Amino acid sequence: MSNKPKAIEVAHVSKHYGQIEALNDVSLAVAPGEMFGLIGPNGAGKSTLFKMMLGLAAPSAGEIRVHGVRIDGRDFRQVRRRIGYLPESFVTYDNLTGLEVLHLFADLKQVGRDSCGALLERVGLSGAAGRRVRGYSKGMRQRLGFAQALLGKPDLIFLDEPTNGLDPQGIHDFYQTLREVQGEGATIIITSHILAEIQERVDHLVILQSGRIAAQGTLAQLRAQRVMPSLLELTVAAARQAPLRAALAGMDGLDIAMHGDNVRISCPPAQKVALLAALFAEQGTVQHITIHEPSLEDLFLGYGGRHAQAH
Ligand SMILES: Nc1ncnc2c1ncn2[C@@H]1O[C@H](COP(=O)(O)OP(=O)(O)OP(=O)(O)O)[C@@H](O)[C@H]1O
Repeated sequence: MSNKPKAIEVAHVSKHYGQIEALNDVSLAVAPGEMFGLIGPNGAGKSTLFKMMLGLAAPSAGEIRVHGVRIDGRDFRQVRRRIGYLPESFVTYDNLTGLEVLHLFADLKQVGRDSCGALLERVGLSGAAGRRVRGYSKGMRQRLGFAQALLGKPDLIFLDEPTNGLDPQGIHDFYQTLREVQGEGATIIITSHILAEIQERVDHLVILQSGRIAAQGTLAQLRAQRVMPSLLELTVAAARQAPLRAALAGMDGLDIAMHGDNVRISCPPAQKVALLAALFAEQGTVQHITIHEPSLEDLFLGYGGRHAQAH
C-alpha cells in the first residue's frame, strides 16, 4: 500500500453555529488525483465542510488534514497556495473586463499573468476577454470563476456548485475541461445538489443529509448498498392484458397495474431477467417496453427522481 498521504482527510468533524448543527461526525478521505463529489440538498452542510477544508472555518470537533497537514497548523499556509477554489457565489468586479479580473486574481494569488489568456480560452471565454463583466451572463461569470480557480495550476481544486447557471452544453464542456485538469494530476472536489448530474462523472461520492453522511462510495458501491425494484412500463392492447397477467402469474414479487393500454410492473432485481424473458415470449402482445431503474436520488434522498429532472 502507498504511504502517500490522502489529499484530504476529514476525521469525526462536527460544526455548530450556536444551536445549529451544520455537520455531525463527518469522516471522509479523498485520494490524490480523484474527482470527488459531495452531494446533498440545500442546507446539508456542503459549503460548511468546504470552508473548513479550506481552513476558512474551524471545526467544533474533529480534525481535518490536507496533504497530511492539519488545517489549523502553521504549515497549512503553504498547502493553501496550491489550492484553487470556486465559491458558490463567485463575486467579481463588474467594471473590469474578464481578462482584467483574471489579472487581478493572478496578482492576489501571486502567480504570473501570462497564463490568463489561455485560461479564458480553456473555459470558453476568449471571445469575451475584453468585455466588461457587467455584460456577462450568469453562465459566463461561472466560467470566469472556474478560470480563476485554475490559476496557478493548483493541485487541489474545490468547486462549490460550479455548474449553477450553465446550460447543458456549458455543463458538458465544463466536465470535459475538468477531466483534462484531472488528467494533468489535480485532485478535484465538487459539490452539487443535483445527484443525477454528477453521479456518472465523479470517482467517489459522498451524500450529505442534514449534516451527516447518508452514504459514500463509488457509484457502483452506492447502487449495491440499496436494492429497489425496477419499474417496467409496457404498452399492451386492453384485450391482451388478461392473457399477459395469466402468463406472468407464476412469477413472485411482481406488482402489476393496468390503465388503458399502459401496464406498469414493479419487479424485484432478482426477477428482472426472468420477467424480460417472459415478456419477449409475448412479443405479439407487448408493443413497447421502457425500463425505469431507480435513481440514486430515489435511493438516498427521496427526491423520487422528479427533482433531478426539474433542473
Ligand atoms: N455562518 C453561519 N451561521 C449560522 N448558520 C450557518 C452558517 N453557515 C451555515 N449555517 C447553517 O448550517 C447549515 C448548513 O449550511 P451549508 O451552507 O453548509 O449547507 P449547503 O449544503 O452548502 O447548502 P446550499 O446547497 O444551500 O449551499 C444550514 O442550516 C445553514 O443555515
